[in-house]
Amino acid sequence: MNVGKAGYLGPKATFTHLAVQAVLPGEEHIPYATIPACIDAVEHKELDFGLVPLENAFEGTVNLTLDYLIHEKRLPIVGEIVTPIRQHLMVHPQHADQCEELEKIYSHSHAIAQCHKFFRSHFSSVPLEGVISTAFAAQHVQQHPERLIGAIANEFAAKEYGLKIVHENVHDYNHNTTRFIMISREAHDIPVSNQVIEHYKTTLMVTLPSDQAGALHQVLAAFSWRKLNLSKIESRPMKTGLGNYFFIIDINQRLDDILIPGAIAELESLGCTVHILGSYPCFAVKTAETCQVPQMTY
Ligand SMILES: O=C(O)C(=O)C[C@]1(C(=O)O)C=C[C@@H](O)C=C1
Repeated sequence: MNVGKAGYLGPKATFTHLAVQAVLPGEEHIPYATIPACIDAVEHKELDFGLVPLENAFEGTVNLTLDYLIHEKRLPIVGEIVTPIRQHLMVHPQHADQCEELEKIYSHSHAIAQCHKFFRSHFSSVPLEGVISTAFAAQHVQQHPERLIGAIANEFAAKEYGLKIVHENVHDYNHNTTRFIMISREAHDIPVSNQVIEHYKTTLMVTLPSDQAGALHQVLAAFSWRKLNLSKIESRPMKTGLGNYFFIIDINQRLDDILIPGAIAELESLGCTVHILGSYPCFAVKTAETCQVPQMTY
């Protein structure tokens, strides 16, 4: 089935690349240097779909993705993919036996945050530098063989950029997973045929009426008495002044004709503003390997 072009946060072999390969194999996958560039390309019709990271199990929301979708390009979420994440420390093969003397380690800030215990026990005095993605870090190490530097990235990045993994599975906890979202220009079913749909979600953005005691309690009650199961609620700054926030609410079901529209109408009658950011299928990709971290004592 031809779905057209799907963009991802690049370069080749990021976790986002692995996620797009898992759900849309055999299609054209195009790397973008940043998350906003990938989202813009969907809007400009260079792409049919864009895949971007939204949330990591340990480090929480990728704020750049959420804020850009909300404040800059309000494109609908049409799918969710959850994949296991295994982080490894890799170096240029020339330096494989000097890896304890690294001058700097590069990675995406979320990946660095997933490995803090490891850094504290093995590289406590080595500076860590955040870059645009894990694969960018790996590519940077490949391009600078003269420097004694390392990258935290996945095993496919090690292969792609000819690096040597010197410490495997350096993420601090088992069950490391990241949630990616697929965005498109219009809400529609995505042509994913090789994965089982685990469930559906509907994501709402809710702005509360200002200065009203108990407003959030009333919002939650509108979902609760309808037995609408929420899987996440998060506040993000409205960027209109200190203390102004809106709420992102994930409901664990598909947009229906009665319950969710009823809850939205109730919220609006309370003075809230509500936007539907998407109602979409969720896929859980299981890679060939499990995500087990050997039990280490730090
Ligand atoms: O840098 C990558 O490889 C990405 O795909 C981005 C990203 C993220 O933004 O969280 C995705 C998964 C991992 O949690 C680490 C980094």
